Amino acid sequence: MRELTQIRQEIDEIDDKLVKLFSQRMKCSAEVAENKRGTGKAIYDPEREKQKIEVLTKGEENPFMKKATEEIFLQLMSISRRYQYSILSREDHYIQKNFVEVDHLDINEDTKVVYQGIPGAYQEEAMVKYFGEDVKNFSVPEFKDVVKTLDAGEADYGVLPIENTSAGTVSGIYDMILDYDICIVGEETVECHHVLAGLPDSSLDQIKKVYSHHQGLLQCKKFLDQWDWDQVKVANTAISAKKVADDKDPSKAAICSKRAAKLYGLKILQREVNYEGNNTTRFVIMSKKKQYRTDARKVSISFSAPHEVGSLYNILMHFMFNDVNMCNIESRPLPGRQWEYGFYIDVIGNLNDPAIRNALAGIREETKDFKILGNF
Ligand SMILES: O=C(O)C(=O)C[C@]1(C(=O)O)C=C[C@@H](O)C=C1
Repeated sequence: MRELTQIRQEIDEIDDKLVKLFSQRMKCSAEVAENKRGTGKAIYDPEREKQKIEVLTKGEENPFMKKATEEIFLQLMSISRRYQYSILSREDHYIQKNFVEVDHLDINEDTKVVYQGIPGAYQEEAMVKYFGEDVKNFSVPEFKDVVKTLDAGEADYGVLPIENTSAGTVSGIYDMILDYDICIVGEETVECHHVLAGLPDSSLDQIKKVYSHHQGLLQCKKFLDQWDWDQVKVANTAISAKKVADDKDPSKAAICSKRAAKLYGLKILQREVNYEGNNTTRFVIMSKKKQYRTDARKVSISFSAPHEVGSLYNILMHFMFNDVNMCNIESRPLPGRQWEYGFYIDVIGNLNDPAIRNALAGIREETKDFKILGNF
């Protein structure tokens, strides 16, 4: 048996050759990029990669080595692609064509904002926090109406809840944003301290039915589990407060904000009924104008990935390779494509940053249905 130092010496010599060959291969890759610049051919050529793997692994009988060779060459070609994106993305005008960079959003005395619900809704609170008390605004009954209103050009900005610290993603919002040509231009958070509110002459022991938005009921599950009350979902927490006030039935209560309880003349039967102390909802500010602020710090994208081994891993490598930090990932079932998923990802960065542009250029080419949802 050879001594360890002797074996390591041979490994060192092999590695030395590998590094030189790798560098030579990457120079060829750069040349391919120049060639593709001329011909307009896509950087990613899955057919060529498949053929290469077949040829390189054909003579290998050992299953471990066969798989390992496949893995190493897939990695090599993935690095080669990213190198080509870094060369060509400088000339990629996709972001300039689709988005306008602005110092600040256009918000003035004529700006009109739409939110879902009725006065007293957390969406209204988010709107006031973002745009100020005096902004012109109106409300619509459903979340979908916010998106439709923006698309029709009837408002400049719209406010939608996107996720909550205790109940997670607000379902369906991402899908709605995708269906329309609008983008996220800002975000706001509101601490949701829910109360249980009833008529002024009601008390906890009289309650039989409780109304709230689906998220409100979820966020107060631990409290509600202690009682045998019927739980009824309505479109909005403020609508639940209004309903209890309108119905004038002391056996009914609403889970809503303190602000909504006060607005509709209800008595607070119990404070802080949400189970997480700092229960916070994140709202997105939507606009039809495709714009991003120079100081925006979060980019949101969506895409669908092919149903293949390692496809999501390969896509996420674009972030790692460009030193881009990912801060959120969501997956949603693709309509009509059973067990296939679309992904929504937030990363830290700005669309004017070369690292972000590089990463997005690669992901755009290697995924389906790619969309930049916004930079905010
Ligand atoms: O042959 C090409 O078209 C290349 O861009 C080179 C290369 C490789 O590194 O082998 C890289 C990316 C393609 O997906 C296929 C192959």
